[in-house]
Amino acid sequence: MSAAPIFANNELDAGVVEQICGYLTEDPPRSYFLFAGAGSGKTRTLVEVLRRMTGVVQHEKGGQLARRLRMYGRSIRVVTYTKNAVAVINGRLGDNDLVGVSTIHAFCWELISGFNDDIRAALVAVKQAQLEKETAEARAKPRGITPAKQRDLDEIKADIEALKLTDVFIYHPDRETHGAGALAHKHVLDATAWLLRHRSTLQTILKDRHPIILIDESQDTMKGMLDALMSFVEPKGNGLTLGLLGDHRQRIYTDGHSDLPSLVPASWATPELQMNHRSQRRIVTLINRIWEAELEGRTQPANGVEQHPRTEKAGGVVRLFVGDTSRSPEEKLAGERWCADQMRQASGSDAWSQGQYQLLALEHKLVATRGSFLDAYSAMVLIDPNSAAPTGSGENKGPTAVQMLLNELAQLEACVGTDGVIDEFKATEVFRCFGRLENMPEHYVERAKRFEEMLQAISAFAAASANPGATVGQVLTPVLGANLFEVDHRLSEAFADKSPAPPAPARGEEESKKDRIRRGWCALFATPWSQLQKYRTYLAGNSLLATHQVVKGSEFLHVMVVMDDKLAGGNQISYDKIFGGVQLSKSDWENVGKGKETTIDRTLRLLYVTCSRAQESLALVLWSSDPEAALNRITESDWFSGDELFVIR
Ligand SMILES: Nc1ncnc2c1ncn2[C@@H]1O[C@H](COP(=O)(O)OP(=O)(O)OP(=O)(O)O)[C@@H](O)[C@H]1O
Repeated sequence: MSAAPIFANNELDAGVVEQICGYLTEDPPRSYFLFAGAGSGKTRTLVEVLRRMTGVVQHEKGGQLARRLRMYGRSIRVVTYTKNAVAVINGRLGDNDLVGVSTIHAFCWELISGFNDDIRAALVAVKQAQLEKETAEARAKPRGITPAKQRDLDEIKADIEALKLTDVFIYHPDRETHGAGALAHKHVLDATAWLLRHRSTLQTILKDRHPIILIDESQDTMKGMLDALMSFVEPKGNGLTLGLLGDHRQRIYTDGHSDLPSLVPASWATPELQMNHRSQRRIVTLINRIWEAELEGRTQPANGVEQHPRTEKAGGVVRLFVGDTSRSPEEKLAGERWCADQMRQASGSDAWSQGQYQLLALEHKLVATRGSFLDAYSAMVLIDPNSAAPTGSGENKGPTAVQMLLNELAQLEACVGTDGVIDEFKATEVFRCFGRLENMPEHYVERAKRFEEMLQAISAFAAASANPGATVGQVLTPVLGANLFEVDHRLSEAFADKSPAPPAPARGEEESKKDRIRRGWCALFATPWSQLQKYRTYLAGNSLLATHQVVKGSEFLHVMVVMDDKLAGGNQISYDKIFGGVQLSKSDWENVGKGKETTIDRTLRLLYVTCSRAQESLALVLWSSDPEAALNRITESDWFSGDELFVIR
């Protein structure tokens, strides 16, 4: 018997690749925005289009385009969100000199590197605009420019002066860059966006090299860059064609546009992928319901297509568990184990009893608490809030000023055996690798003295790091004392400063950046050393507890989403508001009145992303401040049936 009738509905999107090939080969070509929902196979679609446009798969007009590209030495540029995505696309595409795939950071740096005068002008202009904006905002406040704010503004002015004195800018898209002229990832994007808008030669170079640019995860792509690129494609036939792929329902970073679909010009094509190839029917139905929900406090439109599961994926298990958020962390952990057991019974899968399910706890503070590295994480947030947590691009390695702690000392620690004995061969390798053997004294007596000093410091480091009660400060003492590694001046200055931590600001009180950072250093030096290793694992995205970084583009057979606002940190996200355990706040209503994005909007998208990672079974665990109210609201909604709801006792 033929299988065709059973799978007939799986072919809903069969024509989309050809549609897109049509847009790109029209004369003049047409830009497009592809609505590609969760699990819709957008990478596959992208790769199939690229194969046709570069002559790998036979396609009449694609072949002509490939010949033109080759004749003028041009290529199609694909911009992705992570290095991992670059590898996936390159792997599926194989050797193809007509396509260049890179992250947005690498793409931008390729365009501007070496143009030092332009980079300087761009960064000064960007900082100047920031200074003017922040000054105007502070002046508009009832208390005007406070001394703390003035210090921040002075810092921006000092940054501008430093930029003016910088001759050469250096950067590497794959890692943090240090030293004179080093640029942060964000600055490279800012500078490129500014230059594309203000330097017509750069626009010409861009079009000449890459007449077609396809951007994956466009909902999270930095808006400045996207705006700059979108402004060049009009009018049609201008020499640049854009293809934006994305799912605005899955926007989880604040860099992107809040409602990209509404910004897409009417002249663009808007193809859609309607299938969800990843999840069982029950999960697809749930994510459709979540996105359509008419919730109080929602301002984002419910635009986008309803998804269809594959016909053979007709099952799936979903459960919602509600517990009291005032329970202790230990009780919550026990509660979550009970939920896993319920999931095992409902799904019949032993994965739930063997810990082989993915726990998604997206709030960084919740991950830090469950992972026992909250002190380390909180200190890093104070030192540099923008780099303390991993980002979706996978580029984040923690605050620059603490890199020695996270890299050199981690490697040195790995040379110490469980018995406390140092593997000298391995330790020498570490010092060699960080260039610490290059400037040893030439005279043998001096040299022996230095070796002895280093050995003593390493022994003291080994003893301190093996002590379970040791703090970061205690472990650092011998390292800094013997100058074992090159140290960021901010770290050594903070360590030498023995003044006490400034008091934390009272609620509503403004704190200067300097005080905040000082509090961070004091907290870090007092943090148990053992937490740093866990923090490092988390930054690298290798934690069992997933972060945003893991979630982007990932899929797992069984997923447990833990929602606990108490540990969410900040008021950006509130699951309890979505599920009815907490009422909307005054500022939520003000945002609704102004049509601005609300907590409900952000949380709904996060919920959408997490739920859509699950293939077979999905457990949602809500720790609510009013479980009864939440349960009533959930029962009224059509998200779950009665037998899918459980109370955690
Ligand atoms: N046409 C298809 N037929 C069968 N399976 C497919 C098809 N396209 C994708 N898949 C499978 O469906 C799953 C989801 O695909 P993929 O991860 O590419 O989706 P996506 O659009 O990138 O999703 P998300 O945005 O949610 O990360 C994968 O397991 C993939 O192998």
